[in-house]
Amino acid sequence: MRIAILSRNASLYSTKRLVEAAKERGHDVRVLDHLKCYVGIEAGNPTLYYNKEKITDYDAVIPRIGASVTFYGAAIVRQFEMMNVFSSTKSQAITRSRDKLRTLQVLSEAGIGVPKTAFASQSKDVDNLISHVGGAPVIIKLLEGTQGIGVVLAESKKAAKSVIEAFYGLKADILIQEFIKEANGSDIRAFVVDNEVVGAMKRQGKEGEFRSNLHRGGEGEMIELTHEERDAALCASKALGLSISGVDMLRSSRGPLIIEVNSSPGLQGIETVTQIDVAGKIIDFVERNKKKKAERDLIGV
Ligand SMILES: Nc1ncnc2c1ncn2[C@@H]1O[C@H](COP(=O)(O)OP(=O)(O)OP(=O)(O)O)[C@@H](O)[C@H]1O
Ligand SMILES: [Mg+2]
Ligand SMILES: [Mg+2]
Repeated sequence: MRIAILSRNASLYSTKRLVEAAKERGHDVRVLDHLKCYVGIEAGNPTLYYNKEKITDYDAVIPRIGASVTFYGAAIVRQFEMMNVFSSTKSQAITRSRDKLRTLQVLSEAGIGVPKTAFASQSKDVDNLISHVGGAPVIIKLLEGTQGIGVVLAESKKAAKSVIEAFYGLKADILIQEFIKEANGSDIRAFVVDNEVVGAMKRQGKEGEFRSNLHRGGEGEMIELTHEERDAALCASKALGLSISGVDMLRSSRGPLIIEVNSSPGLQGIETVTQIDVAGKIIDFVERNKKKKAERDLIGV
């Protein structure tokens, strides 16, 4: 198979591991920086260029789209889809899951547990927003933050009000969310590939830190998920239309609560902690689905 990996940087751990796993399985693989791709649109003839070279004959694309270039990256993935190239992550699912508000809306509609959350644009009624999620302490989150940046814990109502007003002053879109104290500064990352949890880890924030992100100094350990947690991860991934995802959840006194679903989850943390060949599982999934797609194309459905 000819596989394109969309990634800004070929030397990133996740990109390197996907290239390695694809080569091990005998595929012809190339890393394309999506920001160097451009799209040609005319009736019935979608085209894609990489620098000046026309992109043709790829069987599959694996998007690794970072949070800062979601819009552009998703447009490039959409063009591959229009050119009938199998994408391991659908462009629509990338945009849907990148927005934390939209994610929570989709999850709550599907009946999946999420922390109580409020969203309002430049509301003057900050008191009501805070009471809606059960009062202080509350979590305040930027809609498109990543690596724990843009997630704030406000211990008191007074602190919450001033942080919310500061974000509104900067015209930032924010969520106000119930603080899940029982999680004790930890969260769970379940890595889903093709409707199966292929690995899971618990991440614990460093002393005095409520954010468990590895980028914020958190540490991961391998864990077994409960049935309920496994089901929540699989349902969340499905509800968002993702075949490959990193589902983040908190262990609360009322069961697992999902806080976000990542469409380009990093491989370094999960592979190091679990020693599982997640990259290999992704390539195996692409192989299976490319085959299914070819069969469907042949019979015209
Ligand atoms: N409602 C909450 N209650 C308690 N802790 C929370 C809550 N929301 C987030 N956290 C903690 O803060 C961390 C960062 O939050 P979140 O995952 O929403 O942000 P992020 O910046 O998108 O992170 P990522 O890099 O995983 O995309 C979580 O991993 C969790 O440990
Ligand atoms: Mg995130
Ligand atoms: Mg997270």
